[in-house]
Amino acid sequence: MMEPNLHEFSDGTVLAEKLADQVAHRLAAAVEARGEASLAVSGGSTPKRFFQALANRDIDWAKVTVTLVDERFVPADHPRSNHLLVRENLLQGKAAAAHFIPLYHDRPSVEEAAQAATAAAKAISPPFDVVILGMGGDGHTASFFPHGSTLNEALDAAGPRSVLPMEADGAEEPRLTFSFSSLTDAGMLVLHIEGQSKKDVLAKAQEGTNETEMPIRAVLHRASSPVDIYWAP
Ligand SMILES: O=C(O)C(O)[C@@H](O)[C@H](O)[C@H](O)COP(=O)(O)O
Repeated sequence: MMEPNLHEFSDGTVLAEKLADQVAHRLAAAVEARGEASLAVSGGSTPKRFFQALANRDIDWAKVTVTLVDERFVPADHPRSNHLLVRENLLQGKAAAAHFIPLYHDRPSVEEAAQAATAAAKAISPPFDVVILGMGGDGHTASFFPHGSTLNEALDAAGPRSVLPMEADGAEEPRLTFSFSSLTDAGMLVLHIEGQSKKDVLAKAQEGTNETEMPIRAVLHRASSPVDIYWAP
């Protein structure tokens, strides 16, 4: 197991700027090397400042594809939509030129939406250049929730690159999530967390091994790419 690299910052604003620098650098290098780049980001409340910082970095955004690590099964105008968060905070300014691939699809069931999202994601050649994960206080990451309905399948390192449906007590609505195998071989794999309570959750996750209780352990213990943890109080 590779030890994660811990990057600590004095506050969330400094973190957002430094992380935006690193991510922009990676994306620019991928565009230089292959003519395209891919970025998968998380929703929730933590990434907002980072999105705003990244949106104005001067890279060739028209060659960048942005998608979500996970999404709530709600349309893009819903207040809990991660797409809405990304549209309002990241796909702005220079980054408005980026191509966005949503995970939400208007289908009768979350299973059918996940199939449509898996098909749409084939437009992105693997692995992702950059993946930014978050973590909940219950030890979930992406929509790998403790005791989630498809957790074993989602965390299977040998499973396909796909988007899966996920339901769990800790999630308000059904979710759509990229599988573990799609996310954890990224060129740059970041876990972005803020606040002392999340540092405590991280320490607890690092001490134990039960992934059903704390799915973030799968990332910490067996991601094939090194994990860069970005933390600020
Ligand atoms: O859609 C989501 O909710 C996520 O992508 C999720 O995995 C998130 O990263 C964590 O729940 C942390 O959320 P906060 O930043 O709000 O604490």
